[in-house]
Amino acid sequence: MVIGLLEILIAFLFFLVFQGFLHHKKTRRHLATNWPVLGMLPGLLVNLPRIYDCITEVLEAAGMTYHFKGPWLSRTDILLTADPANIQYVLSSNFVNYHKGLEFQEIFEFLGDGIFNVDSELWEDMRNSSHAMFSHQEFQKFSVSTTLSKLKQGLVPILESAVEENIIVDLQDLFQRFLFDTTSILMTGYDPKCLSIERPKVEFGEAVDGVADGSFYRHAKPVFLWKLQNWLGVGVEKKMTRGIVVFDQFLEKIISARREELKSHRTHHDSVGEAMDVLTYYMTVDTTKYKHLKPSNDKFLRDVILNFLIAGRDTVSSALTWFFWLLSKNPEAMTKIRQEINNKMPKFDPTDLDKLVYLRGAVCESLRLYPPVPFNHKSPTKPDVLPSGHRVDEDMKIVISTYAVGRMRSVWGDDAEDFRPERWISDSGKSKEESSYKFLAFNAGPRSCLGKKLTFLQMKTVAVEIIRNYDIKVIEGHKIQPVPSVLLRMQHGLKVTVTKI
Ligand code: HEM
Repeated sequence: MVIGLLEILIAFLFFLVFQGFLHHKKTRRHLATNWPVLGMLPGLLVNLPRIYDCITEVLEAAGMTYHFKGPWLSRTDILLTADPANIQYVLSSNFVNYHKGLEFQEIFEFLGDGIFNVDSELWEDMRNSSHAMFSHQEFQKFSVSTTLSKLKQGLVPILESAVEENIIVDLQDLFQRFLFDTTSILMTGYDPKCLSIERPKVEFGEAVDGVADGSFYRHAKPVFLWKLQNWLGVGVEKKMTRGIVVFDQFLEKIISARREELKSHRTHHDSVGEAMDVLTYYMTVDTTKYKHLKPSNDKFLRDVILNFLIAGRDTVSSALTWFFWLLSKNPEAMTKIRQEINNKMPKFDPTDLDKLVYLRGAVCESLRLYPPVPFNHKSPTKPDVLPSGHRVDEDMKIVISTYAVGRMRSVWGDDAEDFRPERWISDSGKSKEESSYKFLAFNAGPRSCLGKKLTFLQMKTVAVEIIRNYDIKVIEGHKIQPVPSVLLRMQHGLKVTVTKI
């Protein structure tokens, strides 16, 4: 009887809240309205299809920092910010106080103890060891040769067949396959060969989408709720569990095969000449130098490699997809890039890529407007006050909206929403840098991205090949919508037709 009355009371409360809610006029206000019991959750749910823009509008109106209140007692309060002063403070000046923290590690449990998920000494060892690996000349040569051969032997034949057969292709899908193959070769020495005319089902890709979406929802759901859903195996939590199984199976096979090879001294290193993949590097890493790394532990290797696979596959493919969509909407920029390529790089030579100043501007502009990692999550270890005056404590999540930072008029000027590669070119025609606290796509401070150089190499190489040879047209009426997730991908892909120039 008591439970029955309680249910009626709760139902009535929900009814009142939603009645009031439905009569609220401005979308921006919906997110900002703090309802009894439910906090700002209803606004978040209603605005999910346009969550990135909605957060941008709220932050612009609120002076770039906003306290999002979750349902009562749910511990889902979030301090949202897009203020470069706060960002510099959290990511750099007071870095020691802002960890990933235990909550982050729970939300992103699939990453295990990989570089994205750990703090302190383990992170330092991972950071220093992977920095040494990525900046090694041999690894850089290996990156160029792998990217070029996948481009010529994988991507180009598919584009050619799309031209010949006059069929629609999904560029997002092609870029994901391209980046999965290349990243897997660089990280593990194994080529999954999913970039082929047959386009086989890619379980790994589906698994990444599932865990990325699940992690997004875990930020806003009360912990007990997502844990219950996970235990019951329902909804997006089912995909979280499934994703972990797929990652484990994929990497287990690769790791054990490589161990066998190393045992019999037939290392990948020997078989591809000077090339050296990241897995081999970590299996033989110097533990006197990096005391917290465990090369003989398969779980350790699984975590390291999985983090790098996701870092390389899903970011660059997302960046390329948004880049080509933006160019399809800005044909004059496309023409300028084509002219620049024809004038400055009549024959492809990776050492000439730096000459393509306008192309670099277009890539930066696309990463500013559509950063593949749209949010960054931090937890304070001690209470603190941010430069904007907002107080934070240990129970709070700080979420930096990288998507919003790139669109703040107070940061980028009144044309912040426009795609303008010229923004990145100085008066003397040279490439212009911007502060990493406002151009945040690659993160900033001690945890800034280690793959930035590789990203520009891959994006510019693919862009040159495609723009020089093909005309890409997005099919009429194709709906472009970003998925609410921790990785920015298009809900319906990017369907295009391809013609030869
Ligand atoms: C468009 C391409 C890319 C973007 C937008 C991007 C963005 C980011 C961001 C936002 C972070 C910070 C993540 C966090 O702290 O939670 C990060 C870190 C990192 N990125 Fe990238 N990334 C890209 C490509 C790559 C590539 C190709 C690699 C190499 C395979 C890579 C390797 C890393 C690593 C190792 C870190 C961890 C740094 C640390 O925690 O110390 N990234 N990246």
